[in-house]
Amino acid sequence: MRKPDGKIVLLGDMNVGKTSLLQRYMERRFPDTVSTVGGAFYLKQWRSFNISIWDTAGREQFHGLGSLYCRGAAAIILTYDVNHPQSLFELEDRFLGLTETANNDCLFAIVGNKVDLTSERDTEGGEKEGQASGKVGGCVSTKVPKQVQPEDAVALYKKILKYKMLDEREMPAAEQMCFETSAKTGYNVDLLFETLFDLVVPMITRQRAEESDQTVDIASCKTPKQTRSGCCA
Ligand SMILES: Nc1nc2c(ncn2[C@@H]2O[C@H](COP(=O)(O)OP(=O)(O)OP(=O)(O)O)[C@@H](O)[C@H]2O)c(=O)[nH]1
Ligand SMILES: [Mg+2]
Repeated sequence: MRKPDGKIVLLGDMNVGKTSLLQRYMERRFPDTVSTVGGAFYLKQWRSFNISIWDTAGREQFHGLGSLYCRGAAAIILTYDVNHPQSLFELEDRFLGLTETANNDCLFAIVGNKVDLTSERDTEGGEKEGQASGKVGGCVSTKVPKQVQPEDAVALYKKILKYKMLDEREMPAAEQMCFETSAKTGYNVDLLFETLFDLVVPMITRQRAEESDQTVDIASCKTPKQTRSGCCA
């Protein structure tokens, strides 16, 4: 198996729907899930690149493994449940600290899942429909008020950039990186993953170019002429 060219990691509290989001994207279905133990990954071919997407366990007892999974990540998906404000707070309190092992230029997406529970109509059958409107700032009419507002996710995104000392002007805008999704209906799920793939691919290309710049081409290195100077000539 070819080594993955890039790595994306899903983090977030238990029960927010990380496994369901990944299965919805990779397998196009919404099966019953069991709480994840440790972690697991899928490989996705995107253009000519191989990207691994890691699902992690949200349960406290596996917390220590999180930073291991984040090692070398090009992007991290911080997932919360739009119906549980605590799951958003946990991202900052418990999960952000695990991302120290990710790449320095790692991208962050903030994803509010289970948006179908807050609306009866607008988030259904969403694999194609209404993908743009589900982004933060779009207009999704909800019957049951959402417990976490998109602005809260945007605020967290900006806070993360500050915490990571990343220049807001050089990073993708919050509006591009904060999503509301439903693994159940598929709403915005393709948009989430494919936005990240499109952002990660140029990073991989850039990284490769930098690596090849640093590679010394031994064949082209001229061996210094042997001189006959010195006492043993
Ligand atoms: N209504 C609704 N339910 C969802 C959605 N996503 C996940 N669920 C349900 O939420 C529960 C937890 O989903 P999982 O995907 O296992 O959650 P997880 O984040 O992987 O949880 P851990 O593996 O314990 O960290 C399951 O019963 C899912 O069916 C969604 O978008 N809408
Ligand atoms: Mg899981």
